[in-house]
Amino acid sequence: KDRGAAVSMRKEVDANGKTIMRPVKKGVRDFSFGRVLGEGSYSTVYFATDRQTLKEYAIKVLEKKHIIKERKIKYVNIEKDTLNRLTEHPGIVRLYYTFQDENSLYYVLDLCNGGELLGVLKKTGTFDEECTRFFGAQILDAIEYMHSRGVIHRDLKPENVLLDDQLHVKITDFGTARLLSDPRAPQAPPRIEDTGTSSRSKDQDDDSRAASFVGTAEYVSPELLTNKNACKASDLWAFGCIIYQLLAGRPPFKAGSEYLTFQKIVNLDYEFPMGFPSAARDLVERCLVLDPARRLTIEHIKNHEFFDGQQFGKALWRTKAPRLRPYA
Ligand SMILES: C[C@@H](Nc1nc2c(c3cc(-c4cn[nH]c4)ccc13)C(=O)N=C/C2=C\CC1CC1)C(C)(C)C
Repeated sequence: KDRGAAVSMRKEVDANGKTIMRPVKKGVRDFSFGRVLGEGSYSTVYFATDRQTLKEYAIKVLEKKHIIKERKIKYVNIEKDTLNRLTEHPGIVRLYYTFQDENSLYYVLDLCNGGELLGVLKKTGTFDEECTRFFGAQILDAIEYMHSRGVIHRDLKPENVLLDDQLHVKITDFGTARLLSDPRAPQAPPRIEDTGTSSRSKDQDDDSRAASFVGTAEYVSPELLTNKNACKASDLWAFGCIIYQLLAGRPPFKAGSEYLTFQKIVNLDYEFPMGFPSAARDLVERCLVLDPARRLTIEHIKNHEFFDGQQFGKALWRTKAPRLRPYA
């Protein structure tokens, strides 16, 4: 069922003169398209206004011909299924409805006026601890919600963390997510040392992309590089990389080529810049652990000293963003 189906109702009079409400599916004509907000590999995201309600949205447009030629139909379906599964969390970009015309697919989504977190970070270079805590707590809250709905993002990075006009986080880009068939199944993380014997669970077989997909080099977890499949803890590896990057101004693993970056990751070859705050350092060190089974869990991270005094849950999403300041 396309959750994006009939959204607005139109009053009409039927054959016997009775007034009825007929569901009306919105289409391209109902929106006036503005500037391009972002370009993905298979999509373009536009600013758009609903002509009727004047509400502003982001509309992601995917060209059918291109998706078919590039054999990305599965990604498109995964993204739509994921967005339809992640419906009510302030930290996740919301999909309102979808429609299509002969050439393209259209997703009507939350507009994130603040753009990408990476862009904001580049302006100040680094964030101080208060800002890092503010953004980190929201990203963690959103990851907790995703995992509770059986979704592993697999490509978390500052480019995919968008901001709304209150500088609140909106996680996006779910085309590479992994949907666990049973969201509640406690997912046993694969142990690095016995990769040879790791049993291929049902999910892995379903998720034929498990063997092929690898995220963005700097944020890829070691288990994805060694035994090919991501688990929920893989998103917490990326979380550790993001916390490091917000305070240091660069990701922990970055080398001249993807291959050299991968080498650094599997060898846990990174160091902290001088003056990196100690609580944050301890948190990052406990997230950037090669064995996913030994990485901090979300609960542990929320209770970590770095987040002392930080509220999570509803209260978190009502707090005002701190002034953006660089780390001294
Ligand atoms: C990461 C993504 N970039 C973006 N994706 C989305 C934006 C977005 C907005 C700005 C922006 C706004 N103001 N200034 C810049 C810059 C980049 C954006 C938005 O507002 N709403 C939903 C989006 C995506 C939803 C998608 C999950 C379905 C790529 C590069 C892939 C196009």
